[in-house]
Amino acid sequence: MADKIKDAKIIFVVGGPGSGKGTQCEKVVAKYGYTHLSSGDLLRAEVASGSERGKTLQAIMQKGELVPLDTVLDMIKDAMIAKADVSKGFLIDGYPREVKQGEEFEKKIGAPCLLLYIDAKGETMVKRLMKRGETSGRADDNEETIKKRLDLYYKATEPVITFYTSRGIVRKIDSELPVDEVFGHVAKAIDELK
Ligand SMILES: Nc1ncnc2c1ncn2[C@H]1C[C@H](O)[C@@H](COP(=O)(O)OP(=O)(O)O)O1
Ligand SMILES: [Mg+2]
Repeated sequence: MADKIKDAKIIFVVGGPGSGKGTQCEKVVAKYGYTHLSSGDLLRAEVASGSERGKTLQAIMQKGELVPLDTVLDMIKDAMIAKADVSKGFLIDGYPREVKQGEEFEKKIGAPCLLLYIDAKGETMVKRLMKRGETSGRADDNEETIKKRLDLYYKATEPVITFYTSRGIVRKIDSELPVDEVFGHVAKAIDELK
C-alpha cells in the first residue's frame, strides 16, 4: 500500500504559524490538483470528532505544544493511502515540525522532492494570526499561545529547513508579498519539478 504513494510527488510545506501555508496550499490544489494534507487540520478533525484521542490532543494543542510524533504521522499516512490512487502529488502542510518528524516520515512513507519554505517575519505572522483569530474559532489563535507557537517554530522547525537545505530541495518563498505574488513563486517552484 505504501508503494502506491511512491510515484506521487511529495512536497513539504514548512513555515511559521500564520506564514500563509494553508492559503498557498489551497491555490496549489486549485491549479495542480494536488492533495492538501494539513497536519493541523487532521488533528483538529480528530478533536472535533470528540474521541478520547481528540481530547488528549486538544489539551496539547491548546498549550501550543507538539503532539506525539506517531499520532501525526499515522494520520498523515492514512490520509495519503486513502488518496493514493487519484493523487499526482501531496502537499504536506505543517509537517515536519522537527527534524525527527522528517526522518520518520521518510522511513514510513517516502522522500520529499521539494520543500516550500513559506517565510514571513515574526511580527507579520503575529498580526495575521490575531486577525485570523477573530473568525477562525481556533483555540490556539490567541496572543499567549501564538507566542509559544512562534518560539517553538524557531527552536524546532527552523532546523528542519537547515536539514533539507543540505539536500538541495528547499525553495524559500517570500510570504510578505500579496497572496497572488507569493503564489507566482510557489507555482514556479512546482513547475520546475520534473
Ligand atoms: N501573503 C499574504 N498576505 C496577507 N495575508 C495573508 C497572506 N497569506 C496568508 N494570509 C492571511 C490568511 C490568514 O488569515 C492568515 C494566516 O494564513 P494561513 O494560510 O492560515 O497560515 P498558516 O496555514 O501558515 O498558519 O494570514
Ligand atoms: Mg494552516
